Amino acid sequence: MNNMSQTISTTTTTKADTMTEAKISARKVQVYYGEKQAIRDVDIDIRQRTVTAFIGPSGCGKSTFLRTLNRMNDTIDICRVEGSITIDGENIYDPKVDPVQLRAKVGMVFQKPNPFPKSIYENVAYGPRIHGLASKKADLDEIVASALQKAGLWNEVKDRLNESGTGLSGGQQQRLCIARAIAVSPEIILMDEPCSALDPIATAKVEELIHELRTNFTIVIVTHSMQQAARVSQRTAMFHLGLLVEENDTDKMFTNPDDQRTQDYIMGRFG
Ligand SMILES: Nc1ncnc2c1ncn2[C@@H]1O[C@H](COP(=O)(O)OP(=O)(O)OP(=O)(O)O)[C@@H](O)[C@H]1O
Repeated sequence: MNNMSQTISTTTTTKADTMTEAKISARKVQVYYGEKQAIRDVDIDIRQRTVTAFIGPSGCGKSTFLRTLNRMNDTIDICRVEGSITIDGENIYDPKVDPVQLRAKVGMVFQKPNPFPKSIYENVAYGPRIHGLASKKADLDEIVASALQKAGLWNEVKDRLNESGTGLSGGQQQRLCIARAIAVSPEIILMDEPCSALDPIATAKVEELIHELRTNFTIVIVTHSMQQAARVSQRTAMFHLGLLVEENDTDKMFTNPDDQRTQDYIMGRFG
């Protein structure tokens, strides 16, 4: 036992619990904003039905790389992605891939809860409706209820589905955004610092939810909190200056990392 294992307790999940099959494979990924290169030569296999945390100092490229996984970077004019990213073996940058369909399969939850200024029901029903997932109202009702249940919000909102989503507390809004992502039956959920705007109690609820969701979804989470990475993830990837410096089992990462830069970051020597 060294100092790190005393300060950061990891989840009890062991290596054997995680599915080792890769859901997402990235090879030689480079990302540029105009002339500036933000991601360099990233190779990573992200395991299915596993929570993978991206950590690293501010500006190291965590969010940039996360956004390559559902082509959210397409929405930034000056951004250019090179290399290969496959999901279940299919190249997501193939011109035949429709980014809207891709983003239903690879959902995203952002730092700041961003419900639509519509009712709780409509926030969740919107995606299934535009993707044609329900032919009648009863089916849509069921999808909405099921997504809210999976997001751990149903009991809190079932009697006020017609009230505005923006009237919920911050933590409830974030779980509503998670329900919205779940409602279109994604396989992967990307979370970009989903708890950074939440208080500790709301954070604990979202973390508990992440833990439950991994049974059905592949989850990738960017976090500034090493404690959070240790609590919710089974795998951790450490970025530094646009490079992926180490990807490892979370318990190993926080007790005996292979790379000196990971060790320095975890010990608070930079970032
Ligand atoms: N839209 C953008 N236009 C230009 N440069 C950008 C843009 N978004 C990010 N960058 C740059 O790319 C680099 C990586 O940024 P990114 O936000 O991915 O890092 P990060 O590790 O997620 O940082 P943080 O932890 O502070 O959110 C930084 O130098 C940043 O300034």
